[in-house]
Amino acid sequence: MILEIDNIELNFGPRKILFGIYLKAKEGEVTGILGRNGCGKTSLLKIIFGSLKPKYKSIRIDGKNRKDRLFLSNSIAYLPQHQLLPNNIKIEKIFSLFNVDWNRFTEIFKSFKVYEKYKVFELSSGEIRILETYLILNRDFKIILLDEPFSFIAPIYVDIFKDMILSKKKNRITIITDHFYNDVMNIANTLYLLKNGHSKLINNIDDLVNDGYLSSSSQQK
Ligand SMILES: Nc1ncnc2c1ncn2[C@@H]1O[C@H](COP(=O)(O)OP(=O)(O)OP(=O)(O)O)[C@@H](O)[C@H]1O
Repeated sequence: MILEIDNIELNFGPRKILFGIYLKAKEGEVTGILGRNGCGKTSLLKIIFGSLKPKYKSIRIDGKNRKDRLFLSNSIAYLPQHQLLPNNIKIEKIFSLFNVDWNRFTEIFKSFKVYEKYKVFELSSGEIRILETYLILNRDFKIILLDEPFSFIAPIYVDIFKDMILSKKKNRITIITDHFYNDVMNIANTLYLLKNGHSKLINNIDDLVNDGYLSSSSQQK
């Protein structure tokens, strides 16, 4: 399966946010999107998901134009930047609603065992983020959109999720954006930079410096 998106025009009032996008994401691969704050990464994911309607867009799956909102097709999952889970629901209930195995989860995230009967609001924001990311990655969707999965969690969990994304990428399209660019670059087969409303294919870290996403000092670290 191949997802392509182009011909987007997204404006908020007089502000032109996206107008020169071409993105191609393939099944079995991880597609990364980088860009400065406010360049339109979240907006682009929402347009793909179908929850944000731009003035124009063209989304194709295997060359076929998709005018419907993809989330209605039940084949796409989106981890938003902000909290996905409602606060007043029990953790055990969420796992049963998502049809995801609690025991397998706690084999990996052992410290969560005590939370089975807790409600979401009783966890820290980072712990909620871990739950949400795990739930999205462990359901059977053909397209997975991840908006900043690494930004609020400890490095050890970032590594666990990077491994999980790679181990599950075979039969799905995975699109990820995060400001932890090294982690995104580690796992991405294809990388785009969003800048001035346009997307640009990135080949190496030098491109990110030349395009003003990284300073030359961060390149040397
Ligand atoms: N609902 C909205 N109404 C008006 N402007 C908006 C709206 N949503 C986003 N914007 C503007 O669109 C621009 C792109 O926002 P978006 O959230 O897509 O950026 P981003 O690249 O994901 O940023 P960040 O890395 O900071 O999360 C921002 O400048 C923002 O102010």
